[in-house]
Formats: sequence, C-alpha cells, structure tokens
Amino acid sequence: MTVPKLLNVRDFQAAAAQILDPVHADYFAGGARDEITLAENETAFDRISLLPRVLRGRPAPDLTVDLVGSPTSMPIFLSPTAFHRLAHPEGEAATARAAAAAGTVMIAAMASTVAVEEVAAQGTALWFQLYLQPDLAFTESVIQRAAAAGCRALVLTVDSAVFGSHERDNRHDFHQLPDGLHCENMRDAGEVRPIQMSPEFSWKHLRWLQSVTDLPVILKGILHPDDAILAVEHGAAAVIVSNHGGRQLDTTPASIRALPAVVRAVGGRIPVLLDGGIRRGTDVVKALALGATAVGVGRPVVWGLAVDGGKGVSAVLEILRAELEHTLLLCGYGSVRELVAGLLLLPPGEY
Ligand SMILES: Cc1cc2nc3c(=O)[nH]c(=O)nc-3n(C[C@H](O)[C@H](O)[C@H](O)COP(=O)(O)O)c2cc1C
Ligand SMILES: CC(C)CC(=O)C(=O)O
Repeated sequence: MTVPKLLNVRDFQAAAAQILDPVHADYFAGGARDEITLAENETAFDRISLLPRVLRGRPAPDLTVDLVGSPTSMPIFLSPTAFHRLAHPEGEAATARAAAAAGTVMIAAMASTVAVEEVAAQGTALWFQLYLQPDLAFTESVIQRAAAAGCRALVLTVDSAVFGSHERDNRHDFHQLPDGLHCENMRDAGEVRPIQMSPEFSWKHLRWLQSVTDLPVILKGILHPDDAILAVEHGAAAVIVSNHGGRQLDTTPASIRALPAVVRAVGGRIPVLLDGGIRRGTDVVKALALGATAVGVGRPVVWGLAVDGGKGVSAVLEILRAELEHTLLLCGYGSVRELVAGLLLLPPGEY
C-alpha cells in the first residue's frame, strides 16, 4: 500500500479516519444535531477573500504573540479536547510534548485521559479547561491540582449548561470510555466522578471562581457581544469566541462570523481569542485581521495524534505555522500583530 503524503490538515483528517475506531472517529468529528454550525465554521472562512498588498519591503514575518501572559512562537494554541487516549495510547502527554516543541500554549481538558500533573510534566505552557461542577468544594480541589501542576490560566467553558446532543454518538451508543480509560482529573478518594453540567451557573459563580484562585480566568464559548461586555465587567482575563466546534447549540453562527461584534464590544480591554474551523494558515490570518489575538485548533490536533502520536501533532502544528508564514509573505505583512481588516473582502451582508 502506498502511504499518501500528508501535506495539509485535511490529509491528516483523512488519514486519521482510516486509523481510528469508527465510533471514536465519529466522536471526534461530530457536531450537535444537524451539524450546521460544524460545517459553517469551516465554510465561513472560505467566503472571506484576501486582498493582498504588494511591494511593501517587509522582513520575514514575526509570528510571536503574548498570549495572556504566555509568550508563544505563533498565534495558534491547542484548544481543549477530551479523551486523547482514544486517539493514541500516550494521549494528552504526547499532545503536550508537541505543544512544548512548537512553543505554544496547550489548554488541557478537564476530561483528559492523562492526569494534569503528567501533562504539565511535558514542559509546555499549560492552561486548564474547567467545567464548574455543582460540588464547588470538589471544583476547588481540581483547580488547586491544576495550579499546583503549574497551569498558568483557567479556561472556564461557559457554553455548556447541558451536554450537546451528538447524534453520531447516540447512534453508536457511545456514552462511556472503554475499559482502562478514565477522566484522570475527576478522581476523588479512589473514585472517578462523572463530569456534570448545570444550567444553574451564573456570573456569580465566576466571582466565586476568582475568589478561590489567583490564576487568570478566561471565558470560552462567548458568542454574544453583550456577554463579552459582561465578561470584561466581571474581570475575565480574555474571552474565546467559540461555539465548541459546533458541538453544543446547533445553528449558532460560525465563530469567525461572531468575532467582529465581540471585538467591537470588548474594545481592546482584554484579548479576544477564537476557535472553530481553523484548517489553513489563511484562516488564521483572517481571524487575526478581524481582531483575534490568536486562534485555537481542536480536531486538527486529534487527527495528528491519531496518525502519529506526538510527532503527528507536531506535524500538524508545523504545517499551520508554515502556511501562516507563507500567507503573511504573500499578503505583504511583516508581523501577525499588524494585520488589519483592510486585508479582507468580506461577503456582503454577512458581517
Ligand atoms: C472531540 C472534541 C472534544 C472536545 N472537548 C472539549 C472539552 O472537553 N472542553 C471544551 O471546552 N471544549 C471541548 N471541545 C471544543 C474545542 O475546545 C474547540 O472549541 C473546538 O474543537 C474548535 O473547533 P475545531 O475542532 O474546528 O478546531 C471539544 C471538541 C472536540 C472536537
Ligand atoms: C467530556 C465532554 C463534555 C467533552 C466535550 O466537551 C465534547 O465532547 O465536546
């Protein structure tokens, strides 16, 4: 059998689909309900055109950014995704090694299949993604674990008052990890607690969270500009414009479409990050030109992991870095920090 060359993120997607157990492939690939938002996250980028500048005499582009206090080699971070040991036996430890090698931030999921201490030991800049649990004392103990392990920020996922409905998983009856895999951050006195969601959480719980930690708290899953304003008013260190990769509420707008209104509402007071549908360096440039400081990748990381463990994740990250640099050169920009909306031709009536 000839092994196809893996030239881009889509090649990794196709290769991962061949390697993964089909049930797990569907878990990683799937979205909520009709998967309208899932598809939109990607196609909305394709409807934005780039209007390059020429003869600008720029040096080789500078890709570095300060990501909420963590200096990174490029404006691309690893969004939190659950259950990496379904993709590769080394799971989140391999992912973290790749993030460290790339010089960027990994957001470890609360639902990791490797404990946060072991993930942190791989030497990457690490943030911890949190689902508030109704048992606040237990939530506090998880935060303390993450902080003690060296996590530099908490990423509170706020788009999940209940679990999203993933019909692919329902068809397969996939509701439990296989034997031997556990959410290692949910261990409590020898038991592994199930992750719970609750519609009862409110802004007052953000205040509570800030009262029990000194770590910056970043809100992930903001789409409405009014919520972005509330986030600033409640002392969030940053917001991540995200629809959870189309896995929570279906028919929400593509993340990139929600971005400009959030950027306007925030008005430069805190960084605005984005994830959802980033598959090419051109997508990164479009998000930054619309005001994002950096973007996260979810599924592409899992595809790299499935294909070749940490090396596969490294390959995906380096492909995106190279595409980003190439795009900046062709657009006439010398730094990711100088990108402006004038570089874009937006589809009429959409933004
Ligand atoms: C398989 C999978 C698991 C995920 N698990 C989490 C999670 O545990 N916590 C969370 O906040 N977001 C989770 N997400 C959402 C991602 O953080 C991110 O928002 C999304 O994947 C970005 O879209 P992309 O996959 O198109 O890059 C998950 C996404 C996927 C695909
Ligand atoms: C454990 C789950 C809640 C992980 C998740 O957020 C997802 O699969 O989208």
